[in-house]
Amino acid sequence: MTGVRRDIRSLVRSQFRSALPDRLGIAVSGGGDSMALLHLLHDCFASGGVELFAATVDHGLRPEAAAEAEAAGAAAARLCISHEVLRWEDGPQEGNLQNQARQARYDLLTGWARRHGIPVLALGHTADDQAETVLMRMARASGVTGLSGMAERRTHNGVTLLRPLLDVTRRELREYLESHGIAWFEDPSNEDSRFERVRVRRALEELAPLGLTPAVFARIARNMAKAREALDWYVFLAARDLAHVQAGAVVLCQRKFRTLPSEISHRLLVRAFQWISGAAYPPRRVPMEKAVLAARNGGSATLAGCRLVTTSKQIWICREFNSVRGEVSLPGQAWDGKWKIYGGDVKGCEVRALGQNGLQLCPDWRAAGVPGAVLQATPALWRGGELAAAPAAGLANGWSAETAGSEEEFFASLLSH
Ligand SMILES: Nc1ncnc2c1ncn2[C@@H]1O[C@H](COP(=O)(O)OP(=O)(O)OP(=O)(O)O)[C@@H](O)[C@H]1O
Repeated sequence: MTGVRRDIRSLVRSQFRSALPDRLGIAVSGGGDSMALLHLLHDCFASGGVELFAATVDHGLRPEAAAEAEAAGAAAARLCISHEVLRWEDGPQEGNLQNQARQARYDLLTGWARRHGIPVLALGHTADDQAETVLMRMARASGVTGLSGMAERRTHNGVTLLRPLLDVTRRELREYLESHGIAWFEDPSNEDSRFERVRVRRALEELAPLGLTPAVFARIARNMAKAREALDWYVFLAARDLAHVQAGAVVLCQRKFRTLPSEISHRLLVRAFQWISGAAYPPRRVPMEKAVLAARNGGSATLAGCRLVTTSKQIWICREFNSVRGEVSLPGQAWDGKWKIYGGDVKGCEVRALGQNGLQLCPDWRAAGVPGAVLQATPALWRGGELAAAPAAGLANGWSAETAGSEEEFFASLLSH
């Protein structure tokens, strides 16, 4: 990425391969990267085939933000691209402001895309952003997944987020903007050294003479992404060999689990926890490492709203009773997002977790071959304080319980991150 000037328009165009969406959204902050993105995508697609739309989020956090959003709109209008300003009406709560603003931004942008039937939204992250991300993750001793940086594409809220500039450096974009006479805003927070990203950006300038350029970091990220893909594949194969889904839990054969390479067993367990909890992010590393040890050594662990229990031959990952004890629904409705319980007379009944007390009222629960801790977090039918049915624990009384998440879904989830 040095010396010879590259044709970045062709580079951006090649990111779309042949699968072009009929409508493409562009997230334009008004900063240089996304202004270049707006113009490059216009260059690539104005001649037809793809209808372009742009949007800017005004977080309402800086006085200049409204003017910047307006200027981004004017730039889009000059290219005959329709543009909308999305306001963060709720504003921040207490806590990490940057994280909240980012979350709100992605929610607003994908909500806007969905309203307009836009399946793909382009973001202006560059090779420099990728380098900063990788370096920050190195500082946290991340593994293969962390070092693969930001994905070229991912799904959020049913919309594909695409980063067509991940191979293009900020300097190349600045040259493009200047040579085309395009104006942009500099975000003052880009110079604010209270932010880790800004300090990392400066450190990268120091590293460049050693050959550790943004382009090199971006290449490391791509290599790691390939390695991650391979690991995911082997996790999938391992799961097909030693895992099944029962009573809403993921069950692993302990003997086979112990023979897996530690990277594969770790990943498999992370995915099982994520699938059971429904969380977008994996559990924290230290408790997760303890859970892997417990799984190998026949112990137990509680984390991320889930529980890991072992029997003589199996490892079970299920919901933790405490995280579902407050869940109440009516028969026929979803319970804990994925169970449905239905059957006989629903009058005066509600669905709640079975719990320890309920389990004691199920004389045949052991016949199901499911550990008590797993059954405690399954749904039961209660009439007031009285247990009417607990289908997963062998007290059916004409009722059945089903989970929406099938075994095939669990296996598929292993390949979909
Ligand atoms: N206010 C905004 N309105 C619309 N799009 C934005 C806005 N801020 C950022 N973006 C989009 O996100 C891209 C990356 O910008 P920036 O690095 O500031 O965002 P980020 O979302 O904080 O990144 P990350 O996802 O790494 O946290 C921009 O190029 C642009 O496409």
